[in-house]
Amino acid sequence: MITKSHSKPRLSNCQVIELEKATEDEVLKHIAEVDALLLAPPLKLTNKILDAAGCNMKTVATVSAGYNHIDIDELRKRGIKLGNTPRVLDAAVADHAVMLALAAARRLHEGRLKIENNEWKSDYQWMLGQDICNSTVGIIGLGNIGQAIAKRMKGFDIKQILYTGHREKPEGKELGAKFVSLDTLARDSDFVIISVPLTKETEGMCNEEFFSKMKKTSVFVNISRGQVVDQPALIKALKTNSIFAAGLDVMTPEPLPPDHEMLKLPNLVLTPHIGSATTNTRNEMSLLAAKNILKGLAGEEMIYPVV
Ligand SMILES: O=C(O)C(=O)CO
Repeated sequence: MITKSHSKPRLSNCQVIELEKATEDEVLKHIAEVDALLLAPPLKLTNKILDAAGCNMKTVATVSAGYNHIDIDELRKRGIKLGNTPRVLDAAVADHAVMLALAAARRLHEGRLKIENNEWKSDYQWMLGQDICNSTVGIIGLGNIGQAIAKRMKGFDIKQILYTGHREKPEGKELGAKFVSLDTLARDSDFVIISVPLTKETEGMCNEEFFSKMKKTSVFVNISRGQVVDQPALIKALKTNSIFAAGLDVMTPEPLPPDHEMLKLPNLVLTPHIGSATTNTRNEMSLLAAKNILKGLAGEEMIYPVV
């Protein structure tokens, strides 16, 4: 939370209140009369927070590319500007997606469990995984992160990249990727990778019908938001081996309770929403969010404006 100085705002001449815990209660205790708020998911920017902030607060920056934790219509109504931090995280998140694809295809989690449980078999037909080489990779959402994933996957001598989304994109052509329907992508891909933002349209997009179309040998990866997936349907597909494996960096709920049934699935690789969590990327994101705040306070266009 930032209170503006009278001269051109710089972080050094603003008063910055840093919260120990990013909870709604903690924010409510300190938000009255601040000029700007810098937040990160999963903290939701609720109407309660906006009401408590009062009319001074006209600038918000989120340290994230996604902004589904913020009601942008409400911000528009209140005349509040919002900036986010895309692009600087594309490489880190795309790397993470590739890691999950490889880890799930090559049974990383299951292999580790076999060692721990003293179930290591010296049989050359044991623990066989899936190849990326010669595979068809389906990307749902060919935005900046989706394109970064496509570039990386092409380095694995794959057969083809398919993608789906609102519309065919020139970037798809440049990558040699083929625009297809969601159904075709589910049916024909050996790897399905989700990189769409969470919207009303994408919520629950990967449902029972979607998983039923995927091949038994296919791998499913999600680095976007958990709510894009009908999670019980994914769990069923993994339990019944109607798909081969999955790698998830995002899930519902977050944090996932340690006794959740997903943690008992050997063919599921899980990471705790750390796609962009490298030192450099998080530094870049923080810097960008701070710059968005200063631009907003100065009445200038933010570097990455959302509203
Ligand atoms: O920035 C975001 O929205 C992320 O979820 C990064 O992993």
